Amino acid sequence: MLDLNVFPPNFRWGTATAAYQIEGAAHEDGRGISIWDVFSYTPGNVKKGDSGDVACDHYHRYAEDFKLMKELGMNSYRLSISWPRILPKGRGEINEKGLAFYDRLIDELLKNGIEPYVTLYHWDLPQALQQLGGWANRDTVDAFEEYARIVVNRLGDRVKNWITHNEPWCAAFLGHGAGVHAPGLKDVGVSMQVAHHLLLSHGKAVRVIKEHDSSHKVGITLILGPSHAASDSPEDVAAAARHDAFLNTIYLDPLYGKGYPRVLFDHIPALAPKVQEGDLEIIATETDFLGVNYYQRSIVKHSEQLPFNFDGVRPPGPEFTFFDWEVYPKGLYEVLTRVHQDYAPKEIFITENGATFEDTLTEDGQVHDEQRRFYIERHLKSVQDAISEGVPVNGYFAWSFLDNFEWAEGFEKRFGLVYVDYATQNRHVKDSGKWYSKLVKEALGAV
Ligand SMILES: CO[C@H](O)c1c[n+]2c([nH]1)[C@H](O)[C@@H](O)[C@H](O)[C@H]2CO
Repeated sequence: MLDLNVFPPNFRWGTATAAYQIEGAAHEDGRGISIWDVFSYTPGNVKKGDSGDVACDHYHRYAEDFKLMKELGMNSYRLSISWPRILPKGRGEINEKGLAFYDRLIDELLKNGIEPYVTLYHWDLPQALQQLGGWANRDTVDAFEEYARIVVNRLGDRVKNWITHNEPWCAAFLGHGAGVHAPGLKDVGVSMQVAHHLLLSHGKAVRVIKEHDSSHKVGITLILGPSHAASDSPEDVAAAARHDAFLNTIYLDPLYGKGYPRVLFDHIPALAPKVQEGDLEIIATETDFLGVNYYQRSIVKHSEQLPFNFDGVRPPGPEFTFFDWEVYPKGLYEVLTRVHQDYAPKEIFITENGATFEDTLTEDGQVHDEQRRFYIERHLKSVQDAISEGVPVNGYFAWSFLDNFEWAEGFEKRFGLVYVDYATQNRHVKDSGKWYSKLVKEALGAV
């Protein structure tokens, strides 16, 4: 099925994680409180009352984790920085112990010959900023710029690849529209303003990074997926176009200099964000790559449901993950070819792709997760097909290296190539991880 010769020689093969999901040590060495600590501690928000207090204890176990990562043959790793570890109050006083932790983390990665790809924001806003309005307050854009400058100045001699934001759609809509993520707000209009401020802060951070060293590569990671009309009726086709704007082009269009999609904001003019003079130019600051997270497609029909007048239709499957997400590898090919055709990023990295299935640890410490292996194999085939058609995909980061804190689902949903026994913190490489390792070593010619 896979022809590894299709993948470019310097292809980045790795995995991805995020600070709040794996680090633990939530109250150690001066770390401040994040909105996800507050959200997790609020009863009812997270399954079984789980939180990132301990998670995978990566804060203390990173050396063994990176040793394992090296043994598995990966040449890259996508991680995120915890803003509240660096600036416990979001701005102002810097926590030296937080910076020192990431010094140690990056040094350990490089010692193992693994290239770091660093996400500045993966949803863990300092609570002190939330108390001032959070991302709905335009001042947070300036706070993010200050935070980015501190991190880049400290780590920029060793980190050369930066991702400003992870999935602004999730941070904006799940966190401020649907209320199912931190900070748990339910106001679509606010979520649209938050989306704008996240994009604006992205543009400002790009300029900070390029001012530090113009040779550094910087991009943003978006969750992207095809929006398929449930039928060819004009109503359903129009609904799918609005959904495509709601999920995809509300970010892609302004990032690539096209402004906000009218197909969405002509439908909901009252919910359009307030945009100041010069904002769109900052948002469209040139980047070096686009990070694509892909998990599934959407099937959309017209609905009387406001404000968007669209609703989801259960996909036909027949395969679904433990999250009840349809397994639809072709959607990754569709996303990649569409992005290449409509926006032409210089490079694309698959910054997340993976699946959760009900994993069982056997008596002898094995996890036979053929479903996850088959999921990854088919999605890599979609990447291969896109590359064959000239799409400049230069890396794939499986989500995730370790089982970890899966946001509102807590620890129930496992995405790792490596199983974490949370009772002992022992790591067990799953069959999918062993397969991925063999593939990566073959691709990198190390076998
Ligand atoms: C709806 O968002 C995407 O489907 C998505 C899926 N995922 C993500 N975004 C996040 O970037 C990760 O932190 C999650 O752990 C991961 C798995 O759920």
